[in-house]
Amino acid sequence: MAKVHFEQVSKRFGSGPQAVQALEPISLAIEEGAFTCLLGPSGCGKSTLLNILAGFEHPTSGQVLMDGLRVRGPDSRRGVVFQQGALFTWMNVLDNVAFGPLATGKSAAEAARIAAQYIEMVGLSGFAKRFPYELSGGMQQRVGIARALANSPEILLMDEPFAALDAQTRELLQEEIKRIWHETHKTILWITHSIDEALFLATEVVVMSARPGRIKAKFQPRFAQSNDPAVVASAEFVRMKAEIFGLLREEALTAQRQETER
Ligand SMILES: Nc1ncnc2c1ncn2[C@@H]1O[C@H](COP(=O)(O)OP(=O)(O)OP(=O)(O)O)[C@@H](O)[C@H]1O
Repeated sequence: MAKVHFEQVSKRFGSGPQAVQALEPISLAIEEGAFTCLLGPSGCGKSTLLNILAGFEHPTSGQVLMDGLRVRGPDSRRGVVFQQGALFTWMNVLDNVAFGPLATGKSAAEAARIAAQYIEMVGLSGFAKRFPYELSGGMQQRVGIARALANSPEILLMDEPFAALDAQTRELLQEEIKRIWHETHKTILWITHSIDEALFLATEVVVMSARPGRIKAKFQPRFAQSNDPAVVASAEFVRMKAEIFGLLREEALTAQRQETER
């Protein structure tokens, strides 16, 4: 059985003439351990879909099942990493990461042990006592990932986690997240605007249409198991990239028309 089932999930924001139909009924199954990337033009409903699985938003119709049970609100089995680390600025790295385990009743010593483990996993062992303002954007995102992992979620939900980073940092962190995925076998739902990022990381790439979001195409790239950054130069990668680029361009043009007609 799939880990997650979106069953005919639609979302409308507001009512009357101002209402926005963000998602048409969408059905999507996410297998346990899959790395699923959502790609689509701006405003097509990617974050809405992720927020519905997180439990932050409720669908207008349909339902989301996790392990066969309906998602009714946020819970610790789903960890969310935001675009900006969303760290507690007044806490050092260790305390940020230990916060979740402490909140769920672990002792201070156990929470610190768990935090240290995940801080090491994201490569920040020497920075446990630093405060967020002392860290680069890339390091803050690593802390955000460690903080999410420290709650032992079964699924990681990541909404453009690397969007604010420079290109080199982003590429290094893509390799890191792939290594962490290989180590932890977590199920990951990831939003990105980068076709390269999606193809490099994902076991399944879901391309969405312009608003109201629908699933336009799905791809199963074979690069997620590889640790070699050079896969991006392979003929298969380049071919898939061109195909997805064509699909996204059509949808981006539609989205642009919607913007100007508003
Ligand atoms: N709380 C809300 N109230 C009203 N409209 C909303 C709300 N949240 C999202 N929307 C609208 O729903 C549509 C989908 O938004 P969403 O943020 O899910 O898109 P997205 O694909 O994640 O966009 P982007 O790639 O720009 O982040 C947009 O038109 C947005 O303006």
